[in-house]
Amino acid sequence: MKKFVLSQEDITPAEYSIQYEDLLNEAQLEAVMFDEGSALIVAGAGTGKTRTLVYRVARLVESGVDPTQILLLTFTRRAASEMLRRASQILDERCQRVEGGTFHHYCSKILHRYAEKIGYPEQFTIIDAGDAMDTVNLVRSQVDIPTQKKRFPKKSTLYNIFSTSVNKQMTVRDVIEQQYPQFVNYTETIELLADKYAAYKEQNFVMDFDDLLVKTRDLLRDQQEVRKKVAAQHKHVLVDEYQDTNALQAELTQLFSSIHNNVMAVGDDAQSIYSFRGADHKNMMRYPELFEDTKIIKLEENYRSTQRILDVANRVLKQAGEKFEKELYTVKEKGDMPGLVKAANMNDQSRFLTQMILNLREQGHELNEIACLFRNGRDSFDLEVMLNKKNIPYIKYGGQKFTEAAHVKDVLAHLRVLVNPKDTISWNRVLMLIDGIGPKTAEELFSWAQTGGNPYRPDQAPNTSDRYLTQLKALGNLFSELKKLDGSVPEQLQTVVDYYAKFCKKRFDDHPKRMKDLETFVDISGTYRSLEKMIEEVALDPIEATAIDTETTEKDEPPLILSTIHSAKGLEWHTVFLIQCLDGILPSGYAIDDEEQIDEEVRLLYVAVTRAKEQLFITYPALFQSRYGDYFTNPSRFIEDIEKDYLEPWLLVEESEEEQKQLEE
Ligand SMILES: Nc1ncnc2c1ncn2[C@@H]1O[C@H](COP(=O)(O)OP(=O)(O)OP(=O)(O)O)[C@@H](O)[C@H]1O
Repeated sequence: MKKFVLSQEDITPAEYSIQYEDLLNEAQLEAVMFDEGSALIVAGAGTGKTRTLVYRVARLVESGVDPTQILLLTFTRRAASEMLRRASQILDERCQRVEGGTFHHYCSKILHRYAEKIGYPEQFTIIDAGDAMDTVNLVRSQVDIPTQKKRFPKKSTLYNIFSTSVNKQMTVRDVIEQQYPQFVNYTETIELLADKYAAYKEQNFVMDFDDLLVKTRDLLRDQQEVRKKVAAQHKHVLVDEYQDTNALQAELTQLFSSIHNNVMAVGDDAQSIYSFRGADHKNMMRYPELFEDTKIIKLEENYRSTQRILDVANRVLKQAGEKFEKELYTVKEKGDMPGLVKAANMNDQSRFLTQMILNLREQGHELNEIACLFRNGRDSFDLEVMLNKKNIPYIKYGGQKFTEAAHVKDVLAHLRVLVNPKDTISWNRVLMLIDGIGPKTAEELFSWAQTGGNPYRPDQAPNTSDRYLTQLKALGNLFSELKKLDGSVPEQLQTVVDYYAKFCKKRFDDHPKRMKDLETFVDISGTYRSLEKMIEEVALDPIEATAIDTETTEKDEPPLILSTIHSAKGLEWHTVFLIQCLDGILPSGYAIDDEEQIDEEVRLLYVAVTRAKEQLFITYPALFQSRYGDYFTNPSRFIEDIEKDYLEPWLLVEESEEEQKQLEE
């Protein structure tokens, strides 16, 4: 057969179909046109980071780079798909073929491909943080815990210690000494548990999120031929939200780009708010040391907010310690003065918000152009009651994820054991739903299955009590049914949901709502290609509760946005209300004694403020009511020092008092 080598269809800048010069400012254009090598885009809030990356993808594709040879790493899967969708809109469908996703997704893909190189089967199980904590609990139950006066750390604390040790590349002992000194007497037991947790995962072919990063790093660092193959797959590596990466991710970025050194990272050190997950904003400062001849490009012109909002943002940022110096500016008009609203109590704060929101709606603003932001999910409870009373539709981001709710985990557990019969945690969930089966019986059944018994016929196990034999038969029948349906995710899911209905009814008072959720889950599961894919996807990228709520609410009006500040990352609204802006909440009471933590709280406030385009209100109640009692509060220390010229004080006055005053006058 004859071979004809097609040469690359490179086009010159003169032939570009997109008018980049007209659509981008000078610094953005420089980043988009950056040729080869390493670049760091240090960008302030609202300066067009996302826009720049979208145009860079389009420009690379338009210049003739094969889209599959571009790797775009983002903070969430949704962010990658959104950027590629936008790039496709401005150029063409080729941009959809760019490899986009999170570090965890990409690492998982590599590990599946090279599983045998690290002694794993291709189908290993990925566990989310909740499952990881349950696994820690399981190994904890197999170890004698010395009795001491001080209680032993909880499963979540243990998991956090292990995870910090991996992400910050510290020993478990150092993490305890530096961050959990109260548990220092338990150091040896905790170290033993860390080893046992690691051994459990190896034996059962399970990986937690940290393993995905560590094992990929080890694989690429230690096996040169794999590294070369992986790095040769892409010619350009783009990393978004670099300020929220950790040292391991920095090392991975280096390995991914080790052949070509074409890497562009984009980030705003002032928006680094994920240190509790191991992110290190200093990663940005270290970038130029890690990548040779880095070109630093700064984006400072803000296109989102009015100058008055930026004045507040700049004043907030001045209070943070180590940072790349930048001062946000805009050519937009000055705009309305941001307001600082003191309410007598939480109820008045909610009244103010609902009345302002209704006014804005009256003025023609859609509700989804307005956001109420807060530090913690619970900070909006009072407001939610008032919104329900006033029939104002809203959607809340940042609460519990849909796929982390107990009923969804129960259903998923049945499918997970089908895919990986060694998944102890899921077996426990499945078996313990059954009346009369407790941890001991579950363990016996599991051991029987691991030593030759058929896990999918648990009714065949010896010595099963009559109390639950019929139920075990029903479980066995469920598995036979599921195997017959292999290939259709919605049908398999529906079969488990039907089986689960009676347990749901018994376990939860609000079972009708939960069953409705599960039905919606069945509806949206058609998008997954296989059961294995679905299980992995929901572990890596938990479905937001809001995705389900939006499916189930039939309101025709786009809802108001309620969101934690963390979940507001990357978004923007016409009007932003930042509520409960109190000392002890923002900054959190836990951060007050730690300078680095305080800095992170400043950055959180900065993220919140910079989400607003036209109007910003910061509100707080003077009296804080909780179940432990009522007490007077102080507004956040970060806003106390901002002069009145930048943040105008608002006073809330009762209508009756105002009328009285007018009468007197
Ligand atoms: N050159 C430009 N011309 C016009 N509008 C722009 C330009 N650059 C950015 N914008 C607009 O400014 C807003 C902010 O841009 P973008 O969301 O890309 O910023 P960002 O840096 O990712 O923000 P953040 O980090 O704060 O989330 C968007 O509405 C975007 O369309």
